[in-house]
Amino acid sequence: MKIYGESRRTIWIAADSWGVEVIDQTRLPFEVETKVLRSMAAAAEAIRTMVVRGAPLIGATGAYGLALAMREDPSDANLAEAHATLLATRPTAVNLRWALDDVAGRLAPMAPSERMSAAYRRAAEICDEDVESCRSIGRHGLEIIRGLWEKKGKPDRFDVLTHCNAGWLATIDWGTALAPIYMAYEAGIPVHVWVDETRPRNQGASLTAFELGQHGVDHTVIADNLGGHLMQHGQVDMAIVGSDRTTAAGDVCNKIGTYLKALAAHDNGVPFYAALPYTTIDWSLSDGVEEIPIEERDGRELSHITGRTEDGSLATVDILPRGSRVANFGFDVTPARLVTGLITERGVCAASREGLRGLYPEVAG
Ligand SMILES: CSC[C@@H](O)[C@@H](O)C(=O)COP(=O)(O)O
Repeated sequence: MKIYGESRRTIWIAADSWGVEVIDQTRLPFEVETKVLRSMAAAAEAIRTMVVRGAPLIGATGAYGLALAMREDPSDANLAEAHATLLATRPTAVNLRWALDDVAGRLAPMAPSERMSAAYRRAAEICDEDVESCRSIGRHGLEIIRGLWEKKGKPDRFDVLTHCNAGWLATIDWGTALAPIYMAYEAGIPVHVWVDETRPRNQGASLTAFELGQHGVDHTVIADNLGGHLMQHGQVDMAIVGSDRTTAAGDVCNKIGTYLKALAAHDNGVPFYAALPYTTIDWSLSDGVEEIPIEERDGRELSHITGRTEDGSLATVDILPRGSRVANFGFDVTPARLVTGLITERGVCAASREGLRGLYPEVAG
């Protein structure tokens, strides 16, 4: 997608032909800066500190992290160590484990001398495959938006609520939850997006608003707590969110606060969809609430806030009374019963074991 009119991806090979360049998402929306990762440790740090974030992009960065590790030392021992280090960076999004297992599984039987180039090749393929998955999610999601808009009599405004950032910045291109929105916009459907700010890190206010604005999609940033009120007053036609891990039974784990939006949507009869590629499905899990590890992050994300001051410089300020404790869980689980459907690269299905089995008969148990 575009930044200031220029088509960009979130991750690519740098001008030196081996470093891995990424958009530094900790600087958005204030500055568009990139960072070149030149070691496995730098890739791990970029994931941990959320220079890159969003489930598919974390996976892609992990894959490139293994390529950088193989450049440093292609031994079996280093492959295992790099896999473990990268995997430990963020626990909830399963795309990271998927990508690391995929790359490491291919490298393991190879001679060490072949591993580096094979890892770079596979990491690039993972990126390209993700772009195609997201494009496909967009096409399937577009048909849902079109159907709901037409059913409503093609009003001048169709309101979609989204939480966090599941746009192109969270993937390689297009995004998951936002791909249908971009396609609806391109198809001439007058889509308007309610963008949850998504405290504490404000991925909605900082990233979703930024990328929708860059693409020209009409949107309004709202406080996280406004969604229920808007739904009660008929101002949300549908909600679409992304997912960091979806169980084989259709439970959806996504950014903290998603569950409350799903409850409000359920209470108000608002269709609530999750959009995700197959790399986000954890076939080994059935009960998301009990089984998905929920990342707990530094309390500073909650106690401090960064923004632009009047003179244009960036400042980070403390917003809590001294001594107050904070709890900062990054994700929550929306049970399948609250999810209207899953939008995947293979089509749309019910959020259930049967639904997923219909789309993925070869992997679903
Ligand atoms: C297509 S991305 C889906 C999710 O990764 C997204 O909704 C989300 O929760 C991102 O969380 P983040 O903590 O910013 O990595």
